[in-house]
Amino acid sequence: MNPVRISVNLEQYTYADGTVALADLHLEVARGEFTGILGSNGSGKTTLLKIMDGLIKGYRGEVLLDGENVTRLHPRDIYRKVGLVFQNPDDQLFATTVFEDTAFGPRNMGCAEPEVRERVLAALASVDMAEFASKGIHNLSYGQKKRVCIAGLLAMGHEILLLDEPTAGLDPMGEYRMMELLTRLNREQGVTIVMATHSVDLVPIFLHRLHILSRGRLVRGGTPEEVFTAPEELQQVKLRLPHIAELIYKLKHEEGVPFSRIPLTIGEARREIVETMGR
Ligand SMILES: Nc1ncnc2c1ncn2[C@@H]1O[C@H](COP(=O)(O)OP(=O)(O)OP(=O)(O)O)[C@@H](O)[C@H]1O
Repeated sequence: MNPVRISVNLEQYTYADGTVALADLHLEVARGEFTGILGSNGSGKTTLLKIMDGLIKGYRGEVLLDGENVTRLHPRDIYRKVGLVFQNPDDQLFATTVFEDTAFGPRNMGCAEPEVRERVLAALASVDMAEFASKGIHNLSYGQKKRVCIAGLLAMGHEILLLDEPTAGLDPMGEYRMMELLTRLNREQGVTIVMATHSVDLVPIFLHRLHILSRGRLVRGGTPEEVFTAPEELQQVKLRLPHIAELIYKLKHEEGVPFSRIPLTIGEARREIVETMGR
């Protein structure tokens, strides 16, 4: 079992206007895990990521990063370990060129210029943006900007990435490519990833674990197979089964087609159909 990297034990977090954003919330993320926080709008995903990143304080409870309380760590030590990618890249990027923006972190850490260059080029290559190094930020597409945001954090050597809706605003192919990129960073570079999302269709293909958040509380957690078992429960929290699972569920329950289980991905559905037809 991998050691726990992030441990969240929150009694409550309330915004200044009295909104209780999170309550009674406990979760752990292991080293090397690719985890999703799934929830409808306003369920508390962004607030939770900001708490994990040490940006929000003043909650009742504790958040541990590699066993250390986030509120007692120096911001510099938090930012060496954890990086948060905002939902809107325009909230994060500020320099004129891709190179300069990606170089900000390593320079801020005190790296000498040859090392800055090495880190920037390696980070841009990891997100397939190496050939855009000298390009102006304002000339990039939305998806490219999202990749540069991730590169900026990789250039600082972050071992944990927190991403707020990384696929929001991307076309279907862009969504898929973004998830492939994150999978690669997770598998090949060992980056621990926590992403907020409301895309139920992408989750079962890529994520190891997910936690469902509703009105600031965790209502379910586990592997995608464990979580996507009860469509009625998902509906109650304004979510649904992945499309393919929904279709198979309807065939099974409304048409009486004898599927032995509810597949979550197209590949699983194909196998299930072939097996069902063979019976
Ligand atoms: N600065 C703030 N002051 C007061 N209330 C806030 C603030 N930021 C968020 N909230 C409220 O806290 C709750 C959780 O918001 P949060 O942004 O964490 O949800 P979310 O799941 O990320 O939503 P979305 O999917 O729409 O981005 C919501 O009710 C929201 O209105």
